Amino acid sequence: MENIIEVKSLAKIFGNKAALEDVSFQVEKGETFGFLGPSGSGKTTTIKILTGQLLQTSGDATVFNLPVTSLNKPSYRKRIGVITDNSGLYQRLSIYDNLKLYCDLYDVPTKRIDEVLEMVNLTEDTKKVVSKLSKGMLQRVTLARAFLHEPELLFLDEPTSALDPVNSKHIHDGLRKLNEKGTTIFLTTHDMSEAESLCKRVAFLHKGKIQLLDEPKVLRRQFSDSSVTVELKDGRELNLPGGSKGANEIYKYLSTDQVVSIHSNEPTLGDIFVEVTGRELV
Ligand SMILES: Nc1ncnc2c1ncn2[C@@H]1O[C@H](COP(=O)(O)OP(=O)(O)OP(=O)(O)O)[C@@H](O)[C@H]1O
Repeated sequence: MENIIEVKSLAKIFGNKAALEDVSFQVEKGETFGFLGPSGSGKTTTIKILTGQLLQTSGDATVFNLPVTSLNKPSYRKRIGVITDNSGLYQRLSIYDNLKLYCDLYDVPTKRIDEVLEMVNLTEDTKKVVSKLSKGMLQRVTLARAFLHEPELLFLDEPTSALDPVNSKHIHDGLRKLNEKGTTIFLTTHDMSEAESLCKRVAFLHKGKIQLLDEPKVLRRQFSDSSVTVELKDGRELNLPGGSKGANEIYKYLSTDQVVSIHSNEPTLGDIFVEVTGRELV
């Protein structure tokens, strides 16, 4: 599998404080990669280095097999989309006119505007002026702008942090569509269910290093104690061990038609993060 991003022993020191100490990972072409960590763990710093907005103190980082320092050429800019904040929109222009400007800049046909506005649930608001938009709407316009030219690689820093569940779902559906069409997505988020539902693999960043990196389902299995919870018709909930001991007991309740539901007790990504780092994801 081809790697689109390769990061080796990346470090970034601000003054005398290390934001990143020794970070190494690869992102494969076509995957949605979740970069998770608590506030201040260095997620935005990593995106800024990978998009040529900040220089690392040491270590290597390549995107499209090129050192990140050479990504400023316009031909590479078109291959990448970046959302780190809501800046870059013209406050006095409407949503539509803002997107039209980007269409001109990226040589994208204007009919694409309708498609991206649908993806972010803004088809009714095209004439609204950007300065009058709510925080959530602004976030959606910024995302629409990043989707516009269907970049090969999209960096998203907490793309749904200001959104309600309905609009988050629109964004998630839009990201899945982009990913299916071939866009590789590098996503930071505090939202573990977002990471579980979108990401092929996730990395946990803490104390300047990657503490874990794998597919969510592999991590859940790795940290599972294999126990199951059995809910019975009389209202009891039994926590039973995995393996043959638990299976015999489950069979006993199943054969006497007492079972309402059986759930495996796999931890969530949030549980795993707390276990590994001792920190809540806030
Ligand atoms: N320009 C800067 N100058 C000095 N310190 C900085 C600078 N940018 C980031 N930092 C520090 O580097 C560390 C990592 O910051 P960063 O913004 O990358 O974290 P983050 O994981 O994105 O956090 P959040 O989830 O809150 O956005 C923090 O301690 C932050 O204060």
